[in-house]
Amino acid sequence: MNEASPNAPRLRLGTRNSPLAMAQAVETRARLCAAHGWAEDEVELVPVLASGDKVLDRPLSEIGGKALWTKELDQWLGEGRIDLSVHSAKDVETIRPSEFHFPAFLPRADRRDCLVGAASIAAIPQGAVVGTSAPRRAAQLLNLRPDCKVVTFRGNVATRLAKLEAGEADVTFLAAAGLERLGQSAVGSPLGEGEWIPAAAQGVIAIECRADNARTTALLAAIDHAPTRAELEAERALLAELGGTCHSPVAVLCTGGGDSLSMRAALFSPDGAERIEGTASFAPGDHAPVKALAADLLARATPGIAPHFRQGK
Ligand SMILES: NCc1[nH]cc(CCC(=O)O)c1CC(=O)O
Repeated sequence: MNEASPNAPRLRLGTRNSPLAMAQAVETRARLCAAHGWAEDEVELVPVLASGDKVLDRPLSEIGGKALWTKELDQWLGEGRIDLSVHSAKDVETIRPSEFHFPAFLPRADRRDCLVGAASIAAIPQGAVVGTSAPRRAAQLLNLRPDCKVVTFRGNVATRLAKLEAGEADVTFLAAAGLERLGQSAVGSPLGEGEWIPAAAQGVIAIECRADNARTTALLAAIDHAPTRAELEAERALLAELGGTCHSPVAVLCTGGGDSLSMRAALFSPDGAERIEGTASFAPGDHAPVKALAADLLARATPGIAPHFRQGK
């Protein structure tokens, strides 16, 4: 086992092949090589076509959810054809196969959503058509601007910008982190905390390997960013407690990374008419207040919100 030939790379890094995924893979390779003093060719990039990249005309939540981003990579990782997978943490299901784990999260990039086509939520023209297929973005937007009309908008960052350019919508949302990684930070206006709550795990690159692979686990652990892990694990704990799926209109922002974290979460009805919010403060790893926040939100869930989250809790 693991008797690599002298020319074999030390690690085979599996990634989706979209431009954003490839940029994240390149960043991960750079961090691994810097941490271990390796030449670049010690980490081989292995692009794997994901089902989610094949179907572009329907919302992700309709065609099978987040598993469409991970299914093929999971298969390759499980079979030992790659040593690690690199994901946008936001696209990874809340519950993962127990044979895998995440030894590393990279330092969180800009977690904000950017609005493209208007300078702020208030500046969106009356009655504008907004292109998005994220239930969270649609619901939050309609909550603030019930006059807007939402149309489905999928595809990678370049595709969405092209659709906007072609007039299929007046405005759209893109994650600042994605734009930055693609060298397009000039595109769009970042939405601040007072105005807009981003998605759980937004801006975080998650690195996964087999839990039984001690060698890869140790090599990856060297590039883990503890403050990012604290925020991300709390955000994922909230989603797990809420029992949400990718259909669930939920926005959550956890900040503070170091020794004292604050979380703000909002649940919406899909049409944006109903909104409930709550906050929690806690120490890294102490998820009791996060669970209490989830329980409180579930208890307060209105009829338009409740069906999209865990029932009977
Ligand atoms: N759903 C696609 C996706 N997954 C992660 C990002 C952005 C990068 C990140 O959040 O780390 C994007 C693009 C977007 O939402 O605009």
